[in-house]
Amino acid sequence: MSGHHDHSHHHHDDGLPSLDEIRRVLPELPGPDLESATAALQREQTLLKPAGALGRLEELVQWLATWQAKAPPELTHPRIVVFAGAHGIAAQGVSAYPPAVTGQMVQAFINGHAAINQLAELHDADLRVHEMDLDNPTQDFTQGPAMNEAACARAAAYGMMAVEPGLHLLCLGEMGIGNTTSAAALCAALFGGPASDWVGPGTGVDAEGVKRKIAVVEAGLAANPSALTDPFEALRCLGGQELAAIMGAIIASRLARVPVVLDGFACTAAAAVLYKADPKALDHCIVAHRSAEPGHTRLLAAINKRPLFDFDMRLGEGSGAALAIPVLKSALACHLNMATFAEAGVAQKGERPAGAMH
Ligand SMILES: Cc1cc2ncn([C@H]3O[C@H](COP(=O)(O)O)[C@@H](O)[C@H]3O)c2cc1C
Ligand SMILES: O=C(O)c1cccnc1
Repeated sequence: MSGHHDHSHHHHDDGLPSLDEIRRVLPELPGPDLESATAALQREQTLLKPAGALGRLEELVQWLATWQAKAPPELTHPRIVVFAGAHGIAAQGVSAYPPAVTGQMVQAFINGHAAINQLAELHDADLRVHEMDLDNPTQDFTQGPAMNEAACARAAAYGMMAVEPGLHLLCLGEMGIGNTTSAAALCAALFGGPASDWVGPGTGVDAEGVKRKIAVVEAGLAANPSALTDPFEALRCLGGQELAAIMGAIIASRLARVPVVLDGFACTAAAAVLYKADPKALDHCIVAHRSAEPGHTRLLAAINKRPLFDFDMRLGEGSGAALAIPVLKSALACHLNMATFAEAGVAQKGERPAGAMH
């Protein structure tokens, strides 16, 4: 699974939704399919195990059924999408790695060399890498908005196009040197608190680097006062193309009935834009893991999500999200293939032992 790859050509296209149109679609997003949820729950309750004994695996099957609107749910067509974007602030020395690594990693994804390639192949997921105009990074947000309205809307629309009905699951990831600084600024704008609450080492900057990142986030907030007025404005001013694309992909997934798995700090920060606009907008999303990036814990609390696991990973590129695939497949295999108590001829809870005295 070496990664399909294409370029987003940034010509103007009037058919693309504007940020205002994205704002307006949120209240109209489809809700949970309770009929499928109930059907999956009813089967779960007949299966050969003490009630609730598969814990969160049971919850995950309910979640798949609810948001696929299908009982039983399916998981033979999972997709992993990695969006890559270039950040103006990467020139400020906020990453342990040079900005050129973003494009070099896109090439590595195409060549099958990255961690996400191994996970996609192992778990039979369709991996797609979408490079977003790396020759034209966003503006340095310490000087003003990272993107204009059209560029941000275009990136969001591009993300929406990465999703199609019939997918059973979408795992989201990102690549963009400097994007933990962008994500931290986005979180500070969305949820408040000092920059130091949201900034961490990212790819591994030292204490001086963390200080530099904090100063960049503070300067970004000062240079973009409108970012505090509206979540989409925060995304436009402080985000990046890959983060806007993730947001778009999450909306399109809801419309296409595709459950979504979010990856680490940067990916969750992009999703948090939608949460801030409408707390129900992420109900079809789970967060795979708790990233080692310290701001992720605070961010998960802010959007009220409990990750599936905590493996001290801090990679991005969808690697944490991809690890949720075998967990979800395990949950579904039990749900689909276990016998019921009746089929297995096993006595139910509280059933009187055969031949017991009255
Ligand atoms: C080789 C390599 C592979 C990666 N895969 C994901 N990231 C991760 O690191 C970047 C964010 O960290 P920062 O804000 O410190 O630049 C993103 O591109 C993210 O996906 C990588 C980074 C590197 C160096
Ligand atoms: O959690 C993440 O998404 C993350 C952490 C460090 C570097 N890049 C991404």
